[in-house]
Amino acid sequence: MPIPSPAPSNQDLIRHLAEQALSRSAGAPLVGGNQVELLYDSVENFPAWEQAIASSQDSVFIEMYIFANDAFGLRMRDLLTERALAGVKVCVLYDWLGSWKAHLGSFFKPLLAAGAELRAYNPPSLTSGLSMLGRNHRKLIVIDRRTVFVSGLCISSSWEGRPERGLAPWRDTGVKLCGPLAADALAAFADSWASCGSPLPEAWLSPPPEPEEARGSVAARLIATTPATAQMMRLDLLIACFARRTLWLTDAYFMGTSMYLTALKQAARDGVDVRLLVPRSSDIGWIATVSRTQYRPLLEAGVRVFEWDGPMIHAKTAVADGRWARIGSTNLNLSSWLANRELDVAVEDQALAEKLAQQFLLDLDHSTEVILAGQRRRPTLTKPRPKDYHGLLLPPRTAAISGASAAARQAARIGDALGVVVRGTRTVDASEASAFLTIGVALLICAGLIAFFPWLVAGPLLFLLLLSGGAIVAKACGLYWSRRGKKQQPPLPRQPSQDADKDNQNSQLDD
Ligand SMILES: O=P(O)(O)OC[C@H](O)CO
Repeated sequence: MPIPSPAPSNQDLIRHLAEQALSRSAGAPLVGGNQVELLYDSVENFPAWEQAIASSQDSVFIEMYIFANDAFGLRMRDLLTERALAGVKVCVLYDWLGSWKAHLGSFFKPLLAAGAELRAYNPPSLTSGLSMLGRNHRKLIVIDRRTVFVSGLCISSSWEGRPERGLAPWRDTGVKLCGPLAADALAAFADSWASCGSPLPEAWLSPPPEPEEARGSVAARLIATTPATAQMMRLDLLIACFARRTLWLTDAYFMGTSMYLTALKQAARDGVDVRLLVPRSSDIGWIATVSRTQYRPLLEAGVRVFEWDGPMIHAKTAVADGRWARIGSTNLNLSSWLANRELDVAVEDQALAEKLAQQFLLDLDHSTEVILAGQRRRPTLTKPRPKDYHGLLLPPRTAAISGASAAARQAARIGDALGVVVRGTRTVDASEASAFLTIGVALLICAGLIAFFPWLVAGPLLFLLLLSGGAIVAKACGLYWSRRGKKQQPPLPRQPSQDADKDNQNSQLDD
């Protein structure tokens, strides 16, 4: 279906509605006047972080999924210790699960001894129930309340590769930003910090007056999601609807929901050049396998899928129409969209988006395209033909490529296979026999395990139910207790400013 162009008289209204939809979906306003610089890989991000921390005079606030006990982790810890000793306020919020090795060892002791404040996000507890699945997945560093780093990189040497073994560094993307958006970053950090203890004192909550040289011209939003707000999912879906020419996605752990897959497929069917770049050999192997089960329907709809040739691509970026770009921590999966605290910068700036688009094209030169092979329409891997990627328009469909591949064997979706067998959702090609056999045998093995070792399933389920039930009962008891306490206190005189909404809420809760 060709995309119609709006009449000139309607363009202002449409622009206004688009801006409204973007702001409401993201839950974040567009803020102009920023400086935003793209930083690639550990080779650009890590020295920029270290340099900024080394020159900090006022404060260093860090919110980080992984703070690893390794060479780079030690370098950062020692640098932070040195700044804390020099009187800089250092606050580090790390995720308990992501940083458990550092947390359980004596890694942070020198930093604490130097006067820094440290908090672990969501450590395991008997009352956490299923909320323990929600992690603080942000990668945020705020220096002197005015220079901000947002990225997909954590504090870990994993991103530096293993030169001694010839392993290249991980591919990843971050930004350094200065300007009015620093206030939003500070607020995002303060919110996470307060979720784990007492809030930051008021004096630290606003940036100092901005020097003239910190102002720029980039309009951007800082999208700081918390569990269940789904703002980034809403925005990702909206961008898939808004893209008119190109939508180029890079993702480390792609496991799109059917809603998102449908959005990508619809965009591709509308003639949008949709490309997805994911790792071939992921550090979390099973996620790459699940990603592959989603290729086939995407490919059939015209989405182009590429696998990174290097050890790992960990970036989480999107660029649409060479005008809109997002960089940050959100992976295209349910864990990021619904369960975690995530942080992304969505930029509405042609120059910056074009730079990110150019980088995407360079990345494709180090990737292999997965295509459907001819009549058999079986996903196979093929090296990209570089010329294909340097225009914005979709090249014509490539001819059949023969030969089996690892990706091909794993490309039938489990859900799809069940749909085919149980509901007859689509016709099946003979080339899919081996994939169907693998899925069927795996399910039969699971059935056998459950039949002969039921505790394998019942044990973890029982544990989760006990945790969740216990947490909910504890919460209910707490509520009853506080209600009893309130009833025993004499009522306070009413303030005229108390609004009706609040009264309604209270009476509903009391019921
Ligand atoms: O969860 P991510 O996207 O920060 O990735 C972290 C990886 O698990 C590092 O091994």
